Amino acid sequence: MQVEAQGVLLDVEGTTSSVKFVYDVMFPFARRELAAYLQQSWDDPSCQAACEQVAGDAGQPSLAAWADAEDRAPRDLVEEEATRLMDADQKATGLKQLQGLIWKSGFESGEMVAHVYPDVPPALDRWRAAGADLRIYSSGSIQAQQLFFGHTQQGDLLPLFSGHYDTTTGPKREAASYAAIAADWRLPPASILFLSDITAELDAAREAGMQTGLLIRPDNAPVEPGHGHTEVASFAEILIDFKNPSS
Ligand SMILES: CSCCC(=O)C(=O)COP(=O)(O)O
Ligand SMILES: [Mg+2]
Repeated sequence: MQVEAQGVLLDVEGTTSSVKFVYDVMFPFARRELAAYLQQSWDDPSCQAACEQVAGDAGQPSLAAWADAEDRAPRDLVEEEATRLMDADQKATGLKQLQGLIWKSGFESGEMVAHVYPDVPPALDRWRAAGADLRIYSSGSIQAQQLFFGHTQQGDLLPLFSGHYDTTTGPKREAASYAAIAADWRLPPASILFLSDITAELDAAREAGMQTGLLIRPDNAPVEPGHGHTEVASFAEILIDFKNPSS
């Protein structure tokens, strides 16, 4: 695949990194530590903010109003709701913020070391050396993204990225989210290449005017044919000419 672009926007799970690592290591860690985290960190402003977001995602005016209406302890409500969202594999913003906070101890203690496909770091180095601006867009919270790329099997990859976006910018399957990212980036959408394993995300990015590439990784779910996105098995196949496409 050969494209002209100024920026590369990267999905994480299924694109830079194995779906199996997220589902077999990160999600079980968050599930195991949820109750203890809520008990120990309940009064932390970051925990409170994530819990308020969980309440908001559940359609509640606030955590306190939810607890009053249900006559339940707010912590029990958050634990139950977060567990329900994890069971349903929902990528809700509040759950993702909570998971990011819980993963901090796992990455910082060394219990979790993020998986990144071996073709990724050399390609990112190459693209940056050629002048590209690299950014992440994941359902994982910005804090989770920073922990993840700060603690990979290939070392600290965080300095390679100049920006991070999560679902606080908008859902990954809506064109408006990609328009908002391009506006924040101050780049024309056509000068951004978005790489993901999910065709619905790529459809939304294409609708916003971005260029797209579909990653076919060993652990990814099969894709339906007819999506119209260029398929690649490795970042090594992506050749980027960093010229402004409008110049
Ligand atoms: C970025 S670390 C956490 C991964 C995660 O929680 C997740 O939901 C991954 O979603 P993605 O949008 O990167 O496929
Ligand atoms: Mg993905």
